[in-house]
Amino acid sequence: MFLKRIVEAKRVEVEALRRQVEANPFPAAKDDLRSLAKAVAAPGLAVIAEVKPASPSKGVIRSKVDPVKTAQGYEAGGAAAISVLTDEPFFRGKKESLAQVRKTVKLPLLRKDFILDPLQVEESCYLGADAILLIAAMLTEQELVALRREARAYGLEVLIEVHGEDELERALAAEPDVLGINNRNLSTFETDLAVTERLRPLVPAGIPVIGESGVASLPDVQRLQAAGVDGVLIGEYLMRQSSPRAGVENLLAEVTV
Ligand SMILES: O=P(O)(O)OC[C@@H](O)[C@@H](O)c1c[nH]c2ccccc12
Repeated sequence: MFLKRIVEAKRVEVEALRRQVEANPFPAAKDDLRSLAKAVAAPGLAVIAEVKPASPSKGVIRSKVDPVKTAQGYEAGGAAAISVLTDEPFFRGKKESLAQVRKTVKLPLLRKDFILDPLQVEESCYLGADAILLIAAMLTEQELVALRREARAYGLEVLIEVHGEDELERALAAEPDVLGINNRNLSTFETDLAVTERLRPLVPAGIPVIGESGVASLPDVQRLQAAGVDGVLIGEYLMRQSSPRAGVENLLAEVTV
């Protein structure tokens, strides 16, 4: 199964990182957090625009991606936050992309990767993330709680992503800053916006909620908005637009406040 393969690869990656950090510890942490939760909860629909060069299901989405220019375009177009894929083997992302985007973009930054070890949380802080993704499908409740606690220690917010009722229960136990409902099934790659419609009513009030994945058109955004989400996380659709800025602008022009 795909997620299992990724998790195995990540464990190897983390061990290499551990050796590297033993020799060269991370420098002191930053202290100016920009809140993803606040950006999502603000009035209007929040668009979290993702820098996503490739994916296991679609292959290369856009070649020769300039992450900084892409993120700057998203920001100029009115995105509420930026998500940067940092996984290299499966999504052709780069850790340095996050650090580079951090230097030029003022919006809250989400590190999109497969986080399963506290060391990756520390690394995310050092790379300049404001928030990290935790995927309920690959973590136990204990792991979610432990990674969430680690994030708090580094001043990072957590977005916990769920795809079903049982995962939602685990996610809520870990008190996410933002709850993400992933419309994509990570074993079959199938996307279905009905997942957001089904799970949204089960999330207690007070937690900002976003719908993730599978948004391929303006009507899709409107459908998720009608389901009651505070924001949407969009990757592929925006990466396929010739102008990242116009891509976000056009979506926002169509949504009602
Ligand atoms: O490209 P899309 O269908 O708009 O999806 C964006 C985002 O939701 C997706 O990249 C994603 C959601 N959860 C993830 C976990 C890991 C990697 C990637 C993801």
